[in-house]
Amino acid sequence: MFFIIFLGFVLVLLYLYITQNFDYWKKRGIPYLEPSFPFGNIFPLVSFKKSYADLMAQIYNSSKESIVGFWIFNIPFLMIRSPELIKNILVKDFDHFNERLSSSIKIDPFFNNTIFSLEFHDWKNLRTRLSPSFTTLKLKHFMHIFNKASNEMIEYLYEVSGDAVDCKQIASRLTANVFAGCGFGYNINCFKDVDNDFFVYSQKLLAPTVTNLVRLVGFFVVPEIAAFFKITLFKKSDIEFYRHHFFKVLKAREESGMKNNDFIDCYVQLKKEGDLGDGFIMDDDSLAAQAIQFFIAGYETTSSLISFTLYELALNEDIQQNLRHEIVDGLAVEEDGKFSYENIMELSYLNKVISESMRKYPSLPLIDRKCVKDYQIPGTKIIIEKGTKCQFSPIGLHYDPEFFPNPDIFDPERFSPENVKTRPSCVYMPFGHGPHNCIGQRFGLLTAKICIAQILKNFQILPTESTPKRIEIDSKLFLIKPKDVFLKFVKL
Ligand code: HEM
Repeated sequence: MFFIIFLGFVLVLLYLYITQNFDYWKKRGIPYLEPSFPFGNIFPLVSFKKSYADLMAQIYNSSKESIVGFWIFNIPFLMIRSPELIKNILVKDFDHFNERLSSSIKIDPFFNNTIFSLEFHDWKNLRTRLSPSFTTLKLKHFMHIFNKASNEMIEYLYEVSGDAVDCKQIASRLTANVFAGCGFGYNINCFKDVDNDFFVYSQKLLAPTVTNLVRLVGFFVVPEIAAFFKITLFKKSDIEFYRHHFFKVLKAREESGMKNNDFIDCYVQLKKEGDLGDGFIMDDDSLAAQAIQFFIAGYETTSSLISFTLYELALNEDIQQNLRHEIVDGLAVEEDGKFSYENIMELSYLNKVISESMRKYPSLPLIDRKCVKDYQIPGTKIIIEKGTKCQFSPIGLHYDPEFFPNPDIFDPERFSPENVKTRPSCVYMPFGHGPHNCIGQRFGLLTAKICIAQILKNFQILPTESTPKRIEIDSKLFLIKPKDVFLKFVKL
């Protein structure tokens, strides 16, 4: 009896605690979705009916207003819908929104040191120092790694020509070879060494499991809840694997004094500097975090982009044929038969195909910013208050027929210069926008472009009987990525 009364008492307290904030948006005169106890507006996510990306799209589609309030448990969030306001928040008025939701929340001893977690001043300092790793000159220097990795992939595809193969596996192995080469200076070939540690560990990092979903949503969306329950982003043993290799490589590079024009050079330099100013010290933990974050941020996103593009090319034979013509003509001018940086950049149809692939399948389900200074929405009396958590839904925007008519159709011509000109710029956001946008954008794009170009030059891509007509996104996934998409690569 006592237990039942106690339980009832706890439930009432919980109810009052969670619902106390449910009038937050009403009080401020901001349109909102009706929340319900205890999940606010995220019941479809916790019941695995929708993925995080689909839930954000649902919230985006639930209103025609420029902003709409919603709740994750008892925490109020603001979905920004209007293209103009998106541009203001991400670019023009960045000084009011210069942090992510995960900025300055210290939960995870490893992740605290990454660019995703640093507060504004440290973030700016670090970002300025990491950016030179992605210049055109650096990317040109990496071309031999990209070409080597894609040749290894082609050799493998020759062996399995005509068989049904999982295109995500191909893309992941290629990406692991490229990232281990550019990020750690390792020469690995996961197509031959199928159980290579780098591949195995990278696959584990963001695998679609309930635990990973909780960790990722916790860390990137509701870090205060993650902090309360002491949820860390990654398993210590997984991070230890990368740390071990990082320190081994760093030591060897320091001892040899050699420069290789890669990411490791940048870390050696940061270590030498040590104090980056304003009390920001680059200790061993911070250095390792920089190296590992690129794997975490770039590995799944890049390999998913490649897989989705292969999938769409298999289903759209005419687009595949047009693209192959452009690639073969482009390559004809190269004396050694290899792609040069300039050559690959000039392939305009390839650019359109990849852009359309990222429109249909933007890897990240959300872009987020925290309001750090009260902000009056231009032309209105509405104030977005300091501390407000803002979210943007790439998939909601990319499937909005107002900006992308017939959004389910794969149409690279959406990215012809005329069509791009007629659209508001910030409605297309596979890499985000503004100063916090993706630092590895050009690196990811180059990896994907070389991979696709090499495959089309050598193979015809065909669907198999099991290839789905439409890719469903697993509700346990945080990132948007395909699963088990089997295709045939037939030698030309
Ligand atoms: C196709 C591949 C990729 C996609 C689709 C992608 C997408 C994104 C998106 C949407 C963001 C958030 C941007 C924002 O908030 O405005 C982001 C941030 C970031 N990405 Fe990528 N990314 C890709 C590849 C990479 C690669 C290859 C790297 C590193 C080698 C990387 C490193 C980062 C980092 C460090 C950030 C945080 C930037 C900051 O806050 O200053 N990404 N990425």
